[in-house]
Amino acid sequence: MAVAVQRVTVLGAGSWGTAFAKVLADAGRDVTVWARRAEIAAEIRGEHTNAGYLPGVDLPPRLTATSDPAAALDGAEAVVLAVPSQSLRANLTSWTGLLPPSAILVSLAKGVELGTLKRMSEVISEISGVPDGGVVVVSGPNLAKEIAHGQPAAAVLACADHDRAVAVQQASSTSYFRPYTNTDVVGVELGGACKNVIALSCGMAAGMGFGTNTMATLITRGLAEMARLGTKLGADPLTFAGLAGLGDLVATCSSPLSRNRSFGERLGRGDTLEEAQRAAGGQVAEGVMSCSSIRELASSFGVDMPITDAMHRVCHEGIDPRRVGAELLGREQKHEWS
Ligand SMILES: NC(=O)C1=CN([C@@H]2O[C@H](COP(=O)(O)OP(=O)(O)OC[C@H]3O[C@@H](n4cnc5c(N)ncnc54)[C@H](O)[C@@H]3O)[C@@H](O)[C@H]2O)C=CC1
Ligand SMILES: O=C(CO)COP(=O)(O)O
Repeated sequence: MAVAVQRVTVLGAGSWGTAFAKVLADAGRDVTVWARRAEIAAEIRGEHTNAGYLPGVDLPPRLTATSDPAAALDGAEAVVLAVPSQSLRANLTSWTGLLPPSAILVSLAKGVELGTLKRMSEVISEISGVPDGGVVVVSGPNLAKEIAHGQPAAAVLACADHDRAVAVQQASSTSYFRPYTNTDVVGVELGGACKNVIALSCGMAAGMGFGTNTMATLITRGLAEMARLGTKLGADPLTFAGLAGLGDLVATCSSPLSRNRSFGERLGRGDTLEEAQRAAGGQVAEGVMSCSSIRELASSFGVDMPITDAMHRVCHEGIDPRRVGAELLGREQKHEWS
């Protein structure tokens, strides 16, 4: 039976960490956010805002914050990891001695680690000792700013241990946020990581002036390549038709709020990687790193991911987006599902 979770700690006070903390507080939970910067913790505590990440959003007064991880984690029944994927290992390693042993660990991060090629829940399991599949993974069409404004959305909570997923489902259900459970951790996590790369490609296409047919083509063929990788790694193909696959692809690939899409748009307009990074103002566009790790993961399993490969070539080999676009269209002709 699922345990009731009342006291939740969210580690990371960026866009999604803060918005998800608001969801939990709106669902009646006692939530403490850990912010890397003391001034952000003070702003959340004192003004009930986090204006740098979520302008115009009032946070519930029951949501509190600190920049001291030990104070944040004291007594937590669930711990939500809300830092960028490539920084998760270093952050979590610094927190390991502080994690309450029975706390349910929840991951918001969407990425595949460079070097190890591990999914985020695998990194968390390795460091925390929680068995593989025991971390609850949150994914779906969840643009932080929309959710922080109380706009309706659904999400998936994936965990091999159904009771843990249900505990987090109960702790995060509100009138505007509807989480579903799922046991396909591999599929849900890969969907979230891969769609960031496809969103980069859609942004790039928009930046080059292309329209809806091009977007729809990239979304659909992006879905095909992420499902190909996922099924090879043991995911349920149906997951990719759900919120963590198609749902998140549609949201991220079509919204101007997506940082990955916006990043790609700048590259498509001719910005360099450094210029696009400066414009992102320190916020993460996970696809820029994940295109390389996912490409390597796919290649090690003999899976073809041409759009992901193209994004790696633009971001890390300096190839012109127009050239990779032409190359994608000029690939060997084949059956849609081969
Ligand atoms: N923003 C969104 O709409 C959504 C984001 N996500 C995922 O959630 C994860 C967290 O994303 P956001 O909260 O949006 O990120 P963000 O860039 O807005 O905030 C990141 C937070 O982590 C902290 N941090 C700790 N160590 C860091 C480091 N080494 N480098 C950079 N920041 C560090 C930052 O201070 C900040 O509080 C990402 O994996 C992202 O893909 C998932 C769904 C929605
Ligand atoms: O994951 C997201 C929406 O589900 C957020 O996408 P971005 O990181 O591109 O803003």
